[in-house]
Amino acid sequence: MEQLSFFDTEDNLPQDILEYKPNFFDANESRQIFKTLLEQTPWKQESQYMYGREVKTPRLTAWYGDESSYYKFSGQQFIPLKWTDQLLNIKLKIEPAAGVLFNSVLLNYYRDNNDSVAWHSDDEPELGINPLIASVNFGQTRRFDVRHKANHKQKYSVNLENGSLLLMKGDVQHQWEHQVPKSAKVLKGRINLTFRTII
Ligand SMILES: O=C(O)CCC(=O)C(=O)O
Ligand SMILES: [Fe+2]
Repeated sequence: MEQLSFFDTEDNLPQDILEYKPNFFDANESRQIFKTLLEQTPWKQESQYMYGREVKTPRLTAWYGDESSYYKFSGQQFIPLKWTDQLLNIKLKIEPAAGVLFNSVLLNYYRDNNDSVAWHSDDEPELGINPLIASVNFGQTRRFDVRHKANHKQKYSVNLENGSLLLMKGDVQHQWEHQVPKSAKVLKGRINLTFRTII
């Protein structure tokens, strides 16, 4: 794969690992979904242990899914909440575009520009080899960065807009890592949903 500059737009994304679909949900629908998810989700701030120290995750999260789809992340076990009608409807709408069936979804609420997710790959064994993860975005646009693990200069960025769908696939969770960085600019809230298949 050729090396591209830092600020590549979605048109330049390597389609074998990242497919970006803006306006997958229309503006009205997106506004409604954002509001309901914000108000009705039992948001929690989890903690992670880094170098033996407890660090609060810089965002709020919630985990939904089939009863069988429990999940381990950073040494913690997550028991999923029961699907809501709204989340099931979103799942039904994206499954044909993704070409797979999902049994769980992780919700992330980035309250403002100080919330973020650090460089990581979603490479837990329960997701299997080359999982397809569908990422759905509501509210504030945030920048999403992807870099090759072996060569950090090989990097792509895409602005994930309200109502958009990003498919992460191929070896993106094995050879690459991704982040949503903090921003120096004041930003409003954003809710991201990553639909996953736990095997
Ligand atoms: O918020 C995002 O766009 C990415 C979230 C993410 O990478 C994750 O939950 O694993
Ligand atoms: Fe991720």
